[in-house]
Amino acid sequence: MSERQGKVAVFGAGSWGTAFSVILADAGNDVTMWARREEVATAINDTHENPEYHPGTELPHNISATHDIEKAAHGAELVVLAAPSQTLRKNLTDWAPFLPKDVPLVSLMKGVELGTLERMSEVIAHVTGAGPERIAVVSGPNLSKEIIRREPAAGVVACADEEVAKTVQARVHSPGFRPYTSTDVVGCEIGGAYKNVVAISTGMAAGLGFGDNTQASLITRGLAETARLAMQLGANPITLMGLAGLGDLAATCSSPLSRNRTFGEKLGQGMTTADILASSHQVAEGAKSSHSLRELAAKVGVDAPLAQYVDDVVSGAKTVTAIMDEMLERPTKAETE
Ligand SMILES: NC(=O)c1ccc[n+]([C@@H]2O[C@H](COP(=O)([O-])OP(=O)(O)OC[C@H]3O[C@@H](n4cnc5c(N)ncnc54)[C@H](O)[C@@H]3O)[C@@H](O)[C@H]2O)c1
Ligand SMILES: O=P(O)(O)OC[C@H](O)CO
Repeated sequence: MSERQGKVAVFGAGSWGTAFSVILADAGNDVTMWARREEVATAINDTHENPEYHPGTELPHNISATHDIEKAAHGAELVVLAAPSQTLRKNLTDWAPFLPKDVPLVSLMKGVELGTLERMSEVIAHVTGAGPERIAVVSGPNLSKEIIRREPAAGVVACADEEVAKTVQARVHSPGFRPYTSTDVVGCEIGGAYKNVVAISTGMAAGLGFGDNTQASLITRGLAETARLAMQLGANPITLMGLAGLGDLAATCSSPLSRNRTFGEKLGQGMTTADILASSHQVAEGAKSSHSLRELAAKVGVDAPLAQYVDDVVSGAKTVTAIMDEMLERPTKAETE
């Protein structure tokens, strides 16, 4: 473990909230996790294990958990948010009155809200009133099951205020996790949300029995689509070549551990969205963000065929085979257009 640091509150005790707490604990922070269900908090305190999300993994003893919002937030020097993107606004409305007013708020979410089409940092700003200098985003190729096994990985800490990004970087730099800083919050958030949609598409191709050429083509065109939207929203294109773009795409689109890729694979094998959702309680963000990203792209005048196709299959409007044919039949154009 690294040199001792102060208290960090992590709101959300699911797959990523728990694995990220291990990074924080290994970096020397005293971590208090807030769990939605009291029995999860009790299990973490009594057994040093999160039996639901990471059974069999012993958590460091400088992690504790509570179901009490006030207790979780009290005295925290850093607040980390790890809820599903589509429930964040409701969750945060409950948490906000108890959060310390002057500490960084760190978003771990990778999604865009349905309806408002807001990125997670925008939702955080609107619900808490925090300015951009207090809101940081952590993103990158970080599959929770590998992170919790302490397999080496890197990520990006993005904040409009570089000094705050550096502060958060120092608190999450553990023996297994190497964080880089960035001031490109938009690029990191769009990269993180879009890679889930692209992973669903590569999963669909795999589910149909197509191999690496098909999947690499989808990943590459998915990256082009991600970059088009992110740049239109003001992102630096170099961010999309980095850990929060290409890095996360490579991990998520190829890993059997990815919930989004697995979701797509099941669609490709003929399962319906309703059946897949009923078979897992864990979040596959791309299922919802395909729709919000499609709408966001339309709103700012960006062509986003992959988000459209994935959304059409997820909603049941089209079949996987139909969209694969449609993708190939689109009018041809220059690669860099
Ligand atoms: N799991 C990963 O490997 C990973 C890595 C990086 C980023 N992320 C991102 O982190 C965010 C959280 O993902 P996760 O993997 O922890 O998800 P998860 O499904 O494993 O856990 C979600 C957590 O949110 C809680 N929650 C609070 N309110 C909820 C509600 N109304 N409905 C459902 N759950 C509710 C759940 O109890 C649970 O603790 C997502 O945006 C995801 O894309 C995940
Ligand atoms: O399991 P997924 O598909 O939600 O992906 C998890 C992480 O975002 C990978 O970086």
